[in-house]
Order: sequence, then C-alpha cells, then structure tokens
Amino acid sequence: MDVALLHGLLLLLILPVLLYRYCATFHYFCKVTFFNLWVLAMATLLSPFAAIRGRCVENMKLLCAAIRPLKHLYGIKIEVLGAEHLNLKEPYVIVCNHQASLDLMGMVEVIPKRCVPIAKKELLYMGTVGWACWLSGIIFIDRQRTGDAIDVISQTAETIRRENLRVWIFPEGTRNQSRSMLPFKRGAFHLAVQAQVPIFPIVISPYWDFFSSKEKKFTPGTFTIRVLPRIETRGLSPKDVPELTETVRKTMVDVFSEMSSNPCRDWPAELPLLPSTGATKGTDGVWHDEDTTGTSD
Ligand SMILES: CCCCCCCCCCCCCCCCC(=O)SCCNC(=O)CCNC(=O)[C@H](O)C(C)(C)COP(=O)(O)OP(=O)(O)OC[C@H]1O[C@@H](n2cnc3c(N)ncnc32)[C@H](O)[C@@H]1OP(=O)(O)O
Ligand SMILES: CCCCCCCC/C=C\CCCCCCCC(=O)OC[C@@H](O)COP(=O)(O)O
Repeated sequence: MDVALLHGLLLLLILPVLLYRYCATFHYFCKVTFFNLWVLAMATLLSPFAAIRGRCVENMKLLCAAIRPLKHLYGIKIEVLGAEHLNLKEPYVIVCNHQASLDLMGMVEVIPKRCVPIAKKELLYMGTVGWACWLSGIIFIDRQRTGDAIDVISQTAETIRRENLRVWIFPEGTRNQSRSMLPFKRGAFHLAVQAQVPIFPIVISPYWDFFSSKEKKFTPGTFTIRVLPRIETRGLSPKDVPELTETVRKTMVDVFSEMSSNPCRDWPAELPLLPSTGATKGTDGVWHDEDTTGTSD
C-alpha cells in the first residue's frame, strides 16, 4: 500500500516534468503562464515603489527593468537595428506591429526615454498590473467608444508637446499573428498630425519560428526589431491622414515581408522604402524631400 502511494506520488512529481519536456502544448501553457505570473509578480512588487513617485513617465524605467530579464529566461535573442533614429530630443509617435504579448520584450529593448504606450483600458482592470501601468503614465483608451478614444488621443496631442513626451502605439489595435499586418487604425496618425510631430515606424520580425499561440509553440528563438527613419508630418492636415496611414502601413508591411523571407537577417543598413527622412507631401500629392541631412536624428 505504502509502495503504491510512493509510486503515485513519484508519478505526480515526474508527470509535469515529462509533459513539459515532451508535450508541446503543455510546454506552451507553462511558458505563457510563467510570463503572466512574472508580469503580475513584478507589478505587485514594484508598484509600491512606483507609487512613491506617483503617476509619472519616469516609472516606465521601472516597468522596462521588470520585463527585460524575461528574454534571458526564455532564451530569446533580440537584435535591434536603427535604434539611433530615435535619438531625437523632440516629441514623436512610434507605430509598431503587434503580434503577441511577447512584443513587450521587444518594446522594452528600444523604447526611448519619456515614452508611454497607448493601451486598451481592459489592462487597467488587471489588478496590480493595471495599477503599475497607470502609475507608469500609460494612456488608456476604450476601443468600444470611438468618440471617447478620439478625445483621449486629442488630449494626448497637446500633452506630448507640453511635456515633451513620446507615444508608442500599436496601430493594428489588437494582436495579430497572420502573415501580414491588419489594416491600421488612424488614431496614431491623427495624433502625429495634430501635434505636428514625426512618426517612427518600428517593425518586429515574425515570431513564427519560435512562437505561435495557434500552434501552441513556444521555444527559444531570435527576433529582430527594425526602427525605420522618421516620417515628417509638418504641414499635413487631417485630410492627409488616410493616405499617410496607408503609406506608413505599406512601408511596414514591405519591411515585415522582407524580414519574413530573409531569416538570416542580412538587411541593408538603410532602407529606401520610405518616403525619405524629412519628407513632406506636396500639393501634387507626392512625397518630397525637405531635409535630407537627417542631422536632427
Ligand atoms: C512598475 C512595474 C511594472 C511591471 C509590470 C509590467 C506591466 C506591463 C504592461 C505593459 C503594457 C504595454 C501596453 C501595450 C498595450 C497594447 C494595446 O493595448 S493595443 C490596443 C490599443 N491600441 C489601439 O487601439 C490603437 C489605437 N487605436 C486607434 O487609433 C483607433 O483609431 C481608435 C481611436 C480607437 C478608433 O477606432 P476605430 O473606430 O476602430 O478605428 P478608425 O477607423 O481608425 O477610426 C474611425 C474614424 O475616426 C477617425 N479618428 C480616429 N482617431 C482620430 C483622432 N485622434 N482624431 C480625429 N479623428 C480620428 C478616423 O480617421 C476614422 O474616421 P474616417 O472618417 O474614416 O477617417
Ligand atoms: C483583480 C483582478 C486580477 C487579475 C489579474 C490578472 C493578471 C494578469 C497578469 C498578467 C497580464 C500580462 C498582460 C501583459 C499585457 C501585454 C500587452 C498586450 O499584449 O495587450 C494586448 C492588447 O494589446 C491587445 O489586446 P487584444 O489582442 O485585442 O486582446
């Protein structure tokens, strides 16, 4: 009887280890659960320290420091190209493709100082995670209430100029692991045009090799983050937003496709795909170079 009990106990201990080792689905759920527990634990541990400062963008440093170790724990290598483009003192808007929650790991590698993400308001209700996000100055929008979301974005246009902030937006508006990008929401582009600040597109290469929530795959791997040259919005008005949105999306989709088909990451240093740095749209509807020196970068 005792031996049977011991065998049962042993099996109970060994079973999760064996499942983790040999069952990809179990392995996937363990890793995703660990990710969420890590975020929750960090938010719980660090929020009191962030609370001392109160709600402020400086707390983003704490948030980033809390997320950074995750890549080591998961054996994920992240390569960043073009980060120097973000060395601009003025405010700007970053737009980035959104594949999964793992994007957080990439975001914290490149996010500049004084930059806050725009997030869905549901995050606010995730206990200490919501508290940590609020304390870090993250801007929340209600995606179901377009009018309210537009109001928040309009206020943000004033805030980023007044407080010299940068904003990080996932213009697809939701996570997407398809072979391309979803149509872009226009909020990020209205924001940049309203504030008359540049846009920096950031493309994260596909995770297909090592992560897929559909296939329940989560192994060690490598991904690349490419920061593209800035796109000027000076002189643009709200009527230019649809075209600006499409131009930026097409550029990002092209870079994403190139990254997908070139896994050895053998890309040229500069990509001539964008309306070039400092480009503005002329009355003829064509993008023209305004300042080709790019010295302010
Ligand atoms: C301290 C330690 C901490 C440790 C813990 C760590 C915690 C870690 C957590 C980190 C959190 C990271 C955060 C990441 C979160 C990521 C997300 O949540 S992604 C989801 C949220 N993001 C978005 O939704 C993207 C922004 N959304 C939009 O831009 C949308 O446009 C919209 C404003 C929500 C409206 O949506 P919708 O109606 O579906 O879309 P459109 O077609 O774009 O717009 C309709 C219409 O409205 C016009 N319009 C849009 N915006 C504006 C505007 N600002 N001003 C004026 N008009 C606007 C648009 O042009 C359309 O009109 P048109 O006539 O058709 O052109
Ligand atoms: C009192 C309640 C307590 C609840 C505790 C919940 C704990 C949850 C713990 C960790 C959550 C980690 C969240 C990381 C968020 C990463 C950002 C992200 O990827 O958001 C998704 C959003 O862009 C788009 O959402 P959808 O794809 O539209 O969906």
